[in-house]
Amino acid sequence: MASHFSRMCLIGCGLIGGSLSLALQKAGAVSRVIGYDKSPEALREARARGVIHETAEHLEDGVRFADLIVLAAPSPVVIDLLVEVKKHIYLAAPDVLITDVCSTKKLVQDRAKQCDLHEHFLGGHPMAGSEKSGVQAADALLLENAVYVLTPEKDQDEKARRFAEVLAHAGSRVRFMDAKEHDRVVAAISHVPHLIASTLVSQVRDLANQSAAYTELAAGGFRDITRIASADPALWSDITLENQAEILPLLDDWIRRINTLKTILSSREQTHLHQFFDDARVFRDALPARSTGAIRAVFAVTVSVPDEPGIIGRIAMLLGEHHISIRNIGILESREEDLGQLLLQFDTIQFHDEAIYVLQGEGYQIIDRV
Ligand SMILES: NC(=O)C1=CN([C@@H]2O[C@H](COP(=O)(O)OP(=O)(O)OC[C@H]3O[C@@H](n4cnc5c(N)ncnc54)[C@H](O)[C@@H]3O)[C@@H](O)[C@H]2O)C=CC1
Ligand SMILES: O=C(O)C(=O)Cc1ccc(O)cc1
Repeated sequence: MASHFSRMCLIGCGLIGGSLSLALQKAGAVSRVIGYDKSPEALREARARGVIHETAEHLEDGVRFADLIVLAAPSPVVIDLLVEVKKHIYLAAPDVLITDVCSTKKLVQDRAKQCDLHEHFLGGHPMAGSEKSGVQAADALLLENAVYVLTPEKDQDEKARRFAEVLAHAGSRVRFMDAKEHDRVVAAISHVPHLIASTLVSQVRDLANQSAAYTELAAGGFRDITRIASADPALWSDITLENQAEILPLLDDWIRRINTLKTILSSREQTHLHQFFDDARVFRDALPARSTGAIRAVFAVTVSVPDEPGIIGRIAMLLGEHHISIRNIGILESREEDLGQLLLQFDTIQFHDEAIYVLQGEGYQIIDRV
């Protein structure tokens, strides 16, 4: 059994903090969770959903006796709260581990050092989430099989190893990285794509002022590529401002690439254009979809189903009849009015492949498989 925490203080009971709490509880890695949040509504909902067991009116009530403190608020808030945590840290367990989930790492990590919390602090970032926010969207499933980056410094190996073990036990795929390198990489794979998704939406929004056809015709592809533009604007302003130094050179590179594309297209260079699409396709198709390391993989299938009561039970029964064992089953956000999406997870590739065969045989459409 991995390490166990007896008292976790969750600061910021929203989507990510809530999902981490549920995942750690499900894995039996924490016994009791005390929530602290500026929003009484979030605290009420967090309690109702089992994300926390009790609420702390003041930060020190949460920190008292905690052996794990998770900072899961927006990063400017986390940066301010670290000073407060430091004030009360003497109340916590002597070997308390403090970690965060912020989308950028260097600033928070430096702040922890400035606050003299380095001995306890370990930077973290689950590479999972959604365009939703708030504890009502929290789900233990979110972190299962997701990459979880930890950014330990040289003397933090033991702390990192211990927390990594807990996260792996909860189903995450842990990667260790330098904080600065992390910020450089997420600028390219998360922050710039977010800016571009919102730019695509703003272009179509302006065109839609001229004709309703733009919104009427906006179909799957446009929705897929712009899904993340529905995320919380406050959160994304914080993230992009904080990581501005890594984002700006990538935007310059993006402008160069778009200009090259413009030249290729305007001069009708078909071979070049074909090569451009093909290079992108080959790289995207090779992106890792499955964990191959020591950590247990989860094999997932997303299936389109009628949005009606009892559908989860019917699918579970259908697969049960074929002796296919499901690890997890959950509803994803509906994209169409009368259709929903079910996410099914299996422990083995055999169950995964058999489930696809059975579901397709019954006429269900498979939307995604990893
Ligand atoms: N949304 C996503 O997909 C991901 C977000 N993150 C990071 O996780 C952190 C939290 O993001 P989400 O869970 O999405 O946001 P959220 O909005 O769902 O949750 C944030 C929570 O922090 C609380 N909060 C705000 N100010 C506070 C304060 N002064 N004191 C106490 N609580 C306060 C809010 O009331 C809210 O309950 C952010 O740092 C974000 O960058 C990391 C990975 C994915
Ligand atoms: O919605 C999605 O697909 C995301 O990419 C969510 C996300 C948002 C912020 C992060 O720091 C990490 C992941």
